[in-house]
Amino acid sequence: MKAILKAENITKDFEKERVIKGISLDIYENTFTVILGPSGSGKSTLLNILSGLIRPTEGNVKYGDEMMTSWSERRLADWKRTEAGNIFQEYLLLENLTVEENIKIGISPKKGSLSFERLVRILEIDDILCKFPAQLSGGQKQRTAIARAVIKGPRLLFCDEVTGALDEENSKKVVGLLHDLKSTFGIAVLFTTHNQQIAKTADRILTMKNGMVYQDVFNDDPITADAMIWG
Ligand SMILES: Nc1ncnc2c1ncn2[C@@H]1O[C@H](COP(=O)(O)OP(=O)(O)OP(=O)(O)O)[C@@H](O)[C@H]1O
Repeated sequence: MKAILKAENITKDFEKERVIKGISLDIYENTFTVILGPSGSGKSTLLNILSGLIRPTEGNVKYGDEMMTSWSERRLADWKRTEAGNIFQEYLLLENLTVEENIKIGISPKKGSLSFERLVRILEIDDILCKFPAQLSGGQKQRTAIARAVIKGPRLLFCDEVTGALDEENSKKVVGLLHDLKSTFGIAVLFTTHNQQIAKTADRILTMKNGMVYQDVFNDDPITADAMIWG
């Protein structure tokens, strides 16, 4: 397995409080990695450091052989536009644009994109392309947000509690589709959650507690998204 991202002894302080306490790990290509842990354990902060949304207080993040943490804002912005996709619990769609227009915002002019038609078919939103966000269900909104993040063909997809606002059926669908996108396009998926069932679908589970990764396991026998049992 090839590492795409490497975190080397990263820490993060917010107002003198250390919320990430020295984490070193590799993120591998074509792997669905769940970052599991209770509220406040530092999952989102770790994800945001790995995706370049925030910088660590100490330590380095490497992309291949390049030291991301030394990049200029401009170089980092370029990388985010081409190699990294982000999805959040809040869908962050533009309300005055249609589904199709929202998705096409994600196309990076500097690079070829994935086939729009193929992507919207995989995500099962090909029949709602002319609708506006206010006319969509939560699941449809999230699948539109996924398409917008993935259309540029990123190597990494960062998903922060993306099923947090969805019901069981829509959560299963979204998790299943993210696995399909990993397999179809070879995208490394990083997914924060406190949901143990979602963790069981992952190739790798990083468990966080109190700003540290205290368990890092590869899952030999992941379950399918459909097989998740909601409590
Ligand atoms: N911008 C910020 N300013 C100050 N403190 C912050 C900031 N972001 C996060 N924190 C604090 O850092 C700690 C870790 O937060 P983080 O959001 O990473 O945890 P989490 O595991 O993702 O939690 P949740 O599951 O509730 O989203 C918490 O104590 C939080 O209050």
